[in-house]
Amino acid sequence: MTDTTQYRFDDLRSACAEDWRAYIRHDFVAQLADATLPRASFEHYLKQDYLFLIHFARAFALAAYKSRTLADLRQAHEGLKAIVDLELGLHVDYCQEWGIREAELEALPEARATMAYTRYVLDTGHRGDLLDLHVALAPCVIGYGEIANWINQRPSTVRGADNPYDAWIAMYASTEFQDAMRAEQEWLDARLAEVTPARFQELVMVFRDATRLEIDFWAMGLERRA
Ligand SMILES: Cc1ncc(CN)c(N)n1
Repeated sequence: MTDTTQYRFDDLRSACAEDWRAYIRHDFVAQLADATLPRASFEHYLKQDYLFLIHFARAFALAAYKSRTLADLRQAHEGLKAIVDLELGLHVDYCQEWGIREAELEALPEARATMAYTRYVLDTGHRGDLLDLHVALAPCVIGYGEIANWINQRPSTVRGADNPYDAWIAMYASTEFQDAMRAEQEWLDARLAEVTPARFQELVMVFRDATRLEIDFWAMGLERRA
């Protein structure tokens, strides 16, 4: 008997609905939207996120290395470009506005949550295949786009100059970031349509782990954990 189940990215999200919601609607995100997030928490997050993004760029480079087709190589390249050209560029400029210089960013000690998350994704990519790696990257790429959309539809979100985090929200709501998020989702939809139920369950575990590590990353920022 052949199994005709065709999975999609939405099935991964539904399989981890509770963790996904805890990530997207984390207190860090709600306070950032309401402009009540302590500046010191945001600054701590921002600094660690620089280190995070460097490792995630490496993970997309690993995805390029593991690609067997031009389409897969292009998708990895798009992810790498979105991090290096778009996000990291804006991140460094944004840090400067917050009085954090690039030399300081380069000399930062890594917090444990940063280390745990980034190394988990890289390890998943090394030991698994290209789909494992993209599933481990999905909470990062797709989650932040969804977070920006959630923030933007909340009635209590503080907008413009009254919110010191407005530019951060705008970056993830931007067409460029939303396009990158959609492209990743489409790539995952196409690959997940081909997996067996047993393989899907393995991927759910990877997606859940990565989502939980995103939650820990918010907590690290909020509580300014080293
Ligand atoms: C921890 C984390 N996760 C996701 C993203 C969005 N690329 C980010 N900048 N930082």
